[in-house]
Amino acid sequence: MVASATLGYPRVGTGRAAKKAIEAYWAGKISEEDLQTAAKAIRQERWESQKNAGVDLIPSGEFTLYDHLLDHSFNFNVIPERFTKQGLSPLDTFFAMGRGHQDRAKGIDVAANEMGKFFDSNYHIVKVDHAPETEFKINRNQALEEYEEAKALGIETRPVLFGPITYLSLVRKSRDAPAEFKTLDLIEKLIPVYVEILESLKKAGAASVQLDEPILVTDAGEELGDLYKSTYEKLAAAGLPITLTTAYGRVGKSIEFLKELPIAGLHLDLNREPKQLDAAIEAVKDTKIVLELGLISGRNIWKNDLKASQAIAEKAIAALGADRVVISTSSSLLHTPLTTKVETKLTAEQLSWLSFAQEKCAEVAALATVLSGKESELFEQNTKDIAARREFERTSDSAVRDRVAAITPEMLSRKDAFPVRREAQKAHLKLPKFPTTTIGSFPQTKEIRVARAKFGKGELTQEQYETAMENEIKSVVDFQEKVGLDLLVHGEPERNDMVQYFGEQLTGFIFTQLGWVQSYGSRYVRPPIIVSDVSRPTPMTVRWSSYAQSVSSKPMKGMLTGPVTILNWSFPRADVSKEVQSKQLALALRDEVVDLANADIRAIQVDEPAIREGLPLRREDWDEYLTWAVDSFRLSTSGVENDTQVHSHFCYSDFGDIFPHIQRLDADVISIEASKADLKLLDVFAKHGYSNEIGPGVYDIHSPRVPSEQEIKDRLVAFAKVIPADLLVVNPDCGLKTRAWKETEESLANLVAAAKWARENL
Ligand code: MET
Ligand SMILES: [Zn+2]
Repeated sequence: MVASATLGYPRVGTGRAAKKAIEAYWAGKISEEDLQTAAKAIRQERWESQKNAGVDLIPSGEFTLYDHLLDHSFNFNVIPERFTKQGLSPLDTFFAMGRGHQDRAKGIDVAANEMGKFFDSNYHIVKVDHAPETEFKINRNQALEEYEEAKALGIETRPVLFGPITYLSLVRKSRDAPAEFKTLDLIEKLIPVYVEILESLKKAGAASVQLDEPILVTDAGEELGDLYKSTYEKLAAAGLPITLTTAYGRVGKSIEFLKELPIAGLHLDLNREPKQLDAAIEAVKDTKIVLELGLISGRNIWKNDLKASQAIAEKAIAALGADRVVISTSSSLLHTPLTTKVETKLTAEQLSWLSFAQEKCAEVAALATVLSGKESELFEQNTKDIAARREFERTSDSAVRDRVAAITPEMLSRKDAFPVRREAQKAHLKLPKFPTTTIGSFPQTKEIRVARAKFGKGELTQEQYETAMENEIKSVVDFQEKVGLDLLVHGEPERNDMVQYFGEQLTGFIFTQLGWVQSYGSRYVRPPIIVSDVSRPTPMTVRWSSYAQSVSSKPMKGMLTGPVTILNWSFPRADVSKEVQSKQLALALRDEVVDLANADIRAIQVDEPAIREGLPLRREDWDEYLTWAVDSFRLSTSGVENDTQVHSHFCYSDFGDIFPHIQRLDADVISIEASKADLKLLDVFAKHGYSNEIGPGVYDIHSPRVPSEQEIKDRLVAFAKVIPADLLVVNPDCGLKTRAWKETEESLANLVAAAKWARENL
């Protein structure tokens, strides 16, 4: 018999129950007990829906109230002193580690840990500091708790933890730690904690444990053979069979040491990297290792071609036997929405293409059923649906395809080099030294959301809606003038989301109503789905930017989302390369940039926060990606005259390793997140230099904490040491839409004051 498995499941809960409960707790509207009760109900629902779908190996312990890497640090008692000394409850300490905590009445003001992207996804992990003196002990045995919780409900699960090597590879090295210290040096101290947890699980009756080691799909993973061997020997001594999982890429040469580990199962991502199967079969053939085939994508939302997957699985079965093959998802399903069943606005045809987490569980089970020699209705229907989708894919927009084919090298470059453009822009924009600006969005108040929702439902006329938005834009512009900012923005009130907003106005996209995917903590996004060729029927933002400019004499910055970010934050189609999809988007945006400039908007920001996250995990794959990604940005921004100042914005990632490519974008001004990463970027600037204007974020907008004027001055002083003062721009590290007005006003007033001081003193 062939078994089925899932590696992890969305945390969101039906009706976004998790988000709602967590935020209600933060707002003081429900108690900790209420929150825990809600969380328990969500965990039950998750297990039951996987069980009902027919999944054999159901994960437990990967649910979290914020982030599961943060859970590990907290559970292992790695809690920096700045959190423990605040007198907060354990739960509040945990949340403070994820999102900071400021309570002026109690004199508490503690910044969050650094956040980082999880592999090449838009999910963010919280990276707690580790130093040579870090000690581990079990603060909370979450794996055991949740295993037993499921068991009490009559559901046998497979507990999940990050493997210790991936855990230590993902957490942060403390800034104060000696240069030669590596977080992996802590492995010997960490192993006993893992052994203790595995022993407790075995004692509680668990049949096996899933240890996630996705670090094995990176180049660094290939260097870790000895460490894996010694570590897993010790873990295996706990006596609980271990399934080691990888995801998001290929294990490459590491298969040579993986086959020698004392593990019961090995999981590979065969959706992303189908070619690694042959080598894996060959490697494990003479061992007892069960191969877990990650065939059903945990990253996209397309129905799996079950017939094709069947053929692949049969290869493995022929070599290893049915008992040594498990059908699985390629990664945790946390990157997919919960279910297509709640979507009422998609057509039957569109729905027939799609499969979200619940449906993927059914696919995993159906494939395992068929491979076990039994009938599956779902499998039959799948064959028909896949054939229909292939039919649809043959319909393309030839005008769009022709335009992509006709892209010339000249279309990828501005008229003149930066120094020449700069003079033209200075004459036009007349900005002071240390110009102040923001990244685009301003607080999205309840009124704005209500107005947008009402308009969506037809409860506001076009005119009423436009008036509501204009009023908001006017008040945001007035505020910026009052607080003294130099380069203004319209505030993006009309945007539900920086990608969805554009997708809705382009051809080739479809949208779910409830397809929420976790981005970080309680923040969920609804990625649009690209289903066919992309083009721009009419201007998308000109109307709002023009209005904003009409109510101010200060220059206005237009605001667009870049082609690579739209692509990376959407679910791309699977039948056309990402490069082609990105170029189609770039051409659409190029028209928008030109239209904005023609409407006299002479500063235009094209945000590319997701450019880093799309970077392949293997260095040998970088060039191909970076070439089309950089070209796409340049294609979208190079249609304008010298006097239009092109901005771009980067956040959420460590940009150190691709900084030279950011330079190649040739934006006149970039803003880049630098506040959270402890100014790590300074070293990068110092090393690579940057020839155009740059605004490293002076404070962290992901936390409600208000930065003091002094703090911002200190940052500017630090930046001015590595970047020529006349290239420095002063801005927060990202958009302000998640913030409330109160802290926004205070923070920006401090920012403007610090910039004024810098003009005099730096
Ligand atoms: C995640 S980057 C966000 C950029 C966007 N312009 C904003 O301010 O919201
Ligand atoms: Zn940002």
